[in-house]
Amino acid sequence: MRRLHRTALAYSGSALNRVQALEDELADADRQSLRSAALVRALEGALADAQQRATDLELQIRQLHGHQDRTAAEKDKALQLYEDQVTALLRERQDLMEQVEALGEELKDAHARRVRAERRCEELERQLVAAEEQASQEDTAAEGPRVDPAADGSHGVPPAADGPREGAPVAEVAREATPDEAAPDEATRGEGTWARHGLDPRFGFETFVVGETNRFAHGAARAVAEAPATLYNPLFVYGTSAIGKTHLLCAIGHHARRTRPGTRVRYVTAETLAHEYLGAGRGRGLDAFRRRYLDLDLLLVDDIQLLTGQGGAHEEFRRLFDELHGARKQIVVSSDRPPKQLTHLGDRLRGRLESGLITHVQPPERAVRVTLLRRKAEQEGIDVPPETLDHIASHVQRNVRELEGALVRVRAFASLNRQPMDVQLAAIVLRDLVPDRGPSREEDAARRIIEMTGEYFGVTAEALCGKERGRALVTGRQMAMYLCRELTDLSPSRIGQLFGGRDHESVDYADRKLRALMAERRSIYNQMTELTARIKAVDGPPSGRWV
Ligand SMILES: Nc1ncnc2c1ncn2[C@@H]1O[C@H](COP(=O)(O)OP(=O)(O)OP(=O)(O)O)[C@@H](O)[C@H]1O
Repeated sequence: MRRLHRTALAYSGSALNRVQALEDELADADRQSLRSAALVRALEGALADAQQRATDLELQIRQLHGHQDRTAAEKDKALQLYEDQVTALLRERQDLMEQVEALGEELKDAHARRVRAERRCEELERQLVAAEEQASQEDTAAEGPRVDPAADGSHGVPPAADGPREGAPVAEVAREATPDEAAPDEATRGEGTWARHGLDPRFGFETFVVGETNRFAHGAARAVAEAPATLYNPLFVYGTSAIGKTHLLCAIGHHARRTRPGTRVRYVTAETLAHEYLGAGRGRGLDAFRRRYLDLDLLLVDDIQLLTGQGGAHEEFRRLFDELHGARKQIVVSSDRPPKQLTHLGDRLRGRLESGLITHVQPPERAVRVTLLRRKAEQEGIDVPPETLDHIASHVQRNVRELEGALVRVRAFASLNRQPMDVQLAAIVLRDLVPDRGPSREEDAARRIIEMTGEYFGVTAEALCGKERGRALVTGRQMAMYLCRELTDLSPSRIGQLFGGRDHESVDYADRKLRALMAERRSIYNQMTELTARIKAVDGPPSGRWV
């Protein structure tokens, strides 16, 4: 419209109108110029932004390229490392497979050697028995006619100082001794032969090892030996097989003879006594038999449970008992069970056996068993590592004869195979000797100890047996090990196995450490006391010794 207006003015012919039109046109051009300048500025800004962004992008791209290069280099390195490791592992696996193969061969060999060794042991044992029998027959022949010792009135002759006859099974011989078998002149024959008192020369108080399970019986035996027929008469000692009853009876006899020379003593098994009685017949034979016993100051009767009632032997023994007791002579009796259970002896005899002191000997605890084994090893002149003795003592628990037999076997096996008497070897030998009784009570007790110690310290049994080494865990673990050692009969190696496959040295270390800590720190001592009381309250004795 404006342009049309200006054009109209310009053609109207007036100069004024022309000026006006030009001014308007200028103003328009000026506005146009301003708008263009603004547009230029805006475009310049946008360009600068785009350039900046392009520069940034360029930088980023360069960085990414650099990173890519580095990652690739690292990747190559890692790959190389991985390949190296795989190669090393493959090599190690190969080595191990070769070792496994070699060990398998060795094991087969060892098994074969073991079977051969066992056979050899059996053969040697057979030869030994035959040789002993032959020696015994030769001895009997050499002794000539036997003399009734009652007739020569020489009861109580002190033993000669010589040791047992070489090669003779002294214990057996002594147990079977009868007065008829006694030599006419002991002094010329030595103590090892069938002395008329029947006491085994090896069984004195000095060779008896005292522990918790036999302390009372030992004390009573000593009291009787020191003052016969004053305190406990009769003394009745009972307990299972091979736990030292015969040893105690003989020790009483030896002590009484040594401290009161002239004391007339006789050790006899109930079986022998019954045979003698039956063999005596009637008349003079019976008189001689009675004189032989009634002359005594101290009668020691072993294994009374074997007294048969044949031919009135029970009655005869009861008569002897009454006469000796009435004359204030000491009687000591042993049995595998308490008098109450000896029903076959009849109420009258049983009543007499119950009238004195009854004492129960239980199988020796581990410490005693270890001492017995150590002594046996010393006697035999063999060097056995303490942990092997410990292992044997932990596995053979109820019978001292078996215990000593186990050591003999381990020794034989080691020497036949030219191997050291270490725990591994003992384990192989004992595996066949000791019947597998399944998870033992001792192991159950140890597991309970671990659990209860864990509870006490607020950790799990798994953690206690694991590898973590936090302070509380280490203390708890060592306490649990110590308690297992203290309260069970398990060997340190077995305890170590229960604690996640640790070795016996860790257990021994824990044991030493806890002993030292308890002596140094009251708090540890108190914790141990409390924990022990809790365990005992729940569990009771695993092997009859937490008393
Ligand atoms: N506490 C001990 N100290 C020393 N030796 C012991 C002890 N206990 C047992 N023995 C030994 O063990 C072996 C067997 O003991 P002993 O013959 O006295 O057993 P027992 O109880 O009489 O058995 P059994 O009823 O089978 O005859 C013996 O050699 C004995 O010396």
